[in-house]
Amino acid sequence: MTDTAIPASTAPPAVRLTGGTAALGGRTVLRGVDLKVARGEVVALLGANGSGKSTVVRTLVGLVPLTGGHIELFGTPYAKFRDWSRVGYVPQRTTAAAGVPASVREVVASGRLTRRRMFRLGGDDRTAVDEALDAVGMLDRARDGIDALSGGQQQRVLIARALARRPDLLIMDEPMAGVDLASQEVLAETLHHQQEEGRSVLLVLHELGPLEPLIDRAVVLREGCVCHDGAPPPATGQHALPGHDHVHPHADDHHNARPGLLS
Ligand SMILES: Nc1ncnc2c1ncn2[C@@H]1O[C@H](COP(=O)(O)OP(=O)(O)OP(=O)(O)O)[C@@H](O)[C@H]1O
Repeated sequence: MTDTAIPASTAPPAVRLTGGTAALGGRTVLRGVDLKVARGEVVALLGANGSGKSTVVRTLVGLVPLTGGHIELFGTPYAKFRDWSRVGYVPQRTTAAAGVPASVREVVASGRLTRRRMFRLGGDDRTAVDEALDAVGMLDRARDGIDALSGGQQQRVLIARALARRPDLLIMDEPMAGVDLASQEVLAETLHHQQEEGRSVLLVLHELGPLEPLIDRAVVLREGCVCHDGAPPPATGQHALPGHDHVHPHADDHHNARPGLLS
């Protein structure tokens, strides 16, 4: 029996990070982080610039190795976890993908590819891609080149790429940064839908903002340590927390950004 058949209330959490430590460029950036995302739970990871939020999610998807502690995904120790089709990841936007000559559909379809099955997509894959494009309001742009889209639309395409896997766990790194209001609404709807379907979501956010009603729990990092794990902070978001010094480097991204599409 796969654990998808176990009732959500008794199933092991989608994510359990225990005592996670990590270093970048020779500097310790995570100092014993505990993080759990239960089945069907929407968890926000908050904290000031440089507190380690991105590093936490990057350890979960294998982009940064842990130097200590351990990770379980869906109850399976990380080293044994193979079921990556259950995990959708939307990376933080970067400017790295300038000139990627891909159509919207190709980018979203890449979310269906696995190491075992490269470049051979079947009918179910095409349906999943169409559903994901529809969910983010981009079905009518499927044939367009990625370069022709605004920053917010490109972000929607990245979200669709993750949704095309029909993931049980969706991890998004600052999906609201520098996107237009329409795209923010699409994102809120997407989250709501994931929640209704009983899927788990881990979101890195500057602040809760309009997503606040959808957040079940907030984990706040400070200098690589968890300083709060519980109810989402009040409406003023993490800006109200002691020690907050977040600046918003992405605020102008929608004017000139080229997201890191395939990073
Ligand atoms: N490639 C790297 N090499 C060395 N240090 C790095 C690297 N990437 C990040 N860091 C450092 O690691 C720390 C944690 O960075 P991280 O990106 O996880 O923080 P964050 O909370 O996501 O910040 P932001 O809100 O600015 O995205 C920071 O001090 C950052 O400067």
